[in-house]
Amino acid sequence: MLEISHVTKLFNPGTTDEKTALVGVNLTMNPGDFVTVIGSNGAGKSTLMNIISGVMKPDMGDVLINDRSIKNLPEHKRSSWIGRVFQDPMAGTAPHMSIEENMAMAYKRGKGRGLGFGVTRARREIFNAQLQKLGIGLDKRPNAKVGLLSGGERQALSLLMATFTQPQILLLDEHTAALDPSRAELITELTETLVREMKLTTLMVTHNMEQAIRLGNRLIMMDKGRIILDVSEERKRTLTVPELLGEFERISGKKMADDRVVLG
Ligand SMILES: Nc1ncnc2c1ncn2[C@@H]1O[C@H](COP(=O)(O)OP(=O)(O)OP(=O)(O)O)[C@@H](O)[C@H]1O
Repeated sequence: MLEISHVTKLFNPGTTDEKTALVGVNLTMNPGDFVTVIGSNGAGKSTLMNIISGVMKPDMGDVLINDRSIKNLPEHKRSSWIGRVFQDPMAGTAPHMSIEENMAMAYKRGKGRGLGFGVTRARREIFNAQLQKLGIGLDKRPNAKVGLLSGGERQALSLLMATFTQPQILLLDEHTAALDPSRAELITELTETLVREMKLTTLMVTHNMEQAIRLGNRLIMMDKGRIILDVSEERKRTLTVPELLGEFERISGKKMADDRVVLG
């Protein structure tokens, strides 16, 4: 499904500002895998997401989806295969457009060329059924401008827009971190439901250690551009947050430095 092979990325190479973001990273995800990603500040988590989604190219190595290299495809050409939700509820939706116009945009992205942005009656029904799934009443307000929604509502819509075209890979980049605890929990539950029902292959960066253990079927830990620990589903079932932090210290030789860490 997704294969990241020997990926290395440096920023500002050869200068005094040189930063090593990723070093020879290998990761293979099978269809339906839901992998959570944790790590200290600057570990390379966002860079990994950016390389998968095509925001940037690796200096070395390759990214393959279903055995096909996508390394040289620009971001917009990957967008029908890759859904992404960002930390910032403002990203990923157009504030001046209505809920259903935003859905139409996502729908078009999923279907490729040859479709207009318009909201036809048939599409309106599809969008309405999808919005109902969220269970937060957005289906009753299809013409509401997205810029007027709350952060939680907007993030729920972003999640729906990233998933309802059934992407090959779903990237969740700390997508609950900017929300208050109850809204974050709502989005987490929604994520679990959508990923399970649609069997989406998912990579989720989180600073919430408890969530990283509880969600998904695999957990990877990153530090200094490397994957330093890969935890199986079986091990995850009995793993505790102190044990996970202890593992980080044992392997990296330091305490996890993450200014946004949430223990659970
Ligand atoms: N555009 C950029 N220009 C220069 N350096 C960058 C750039 N993006 C990231 N870096 C550097 O690359 C390294 C990895 O950054 P990245 O944002 O991927 O880490 P992260 O694990 O997502 O961190 P955090 O949890 O703090 O968000 C860091 O040293 C960072 O300063």
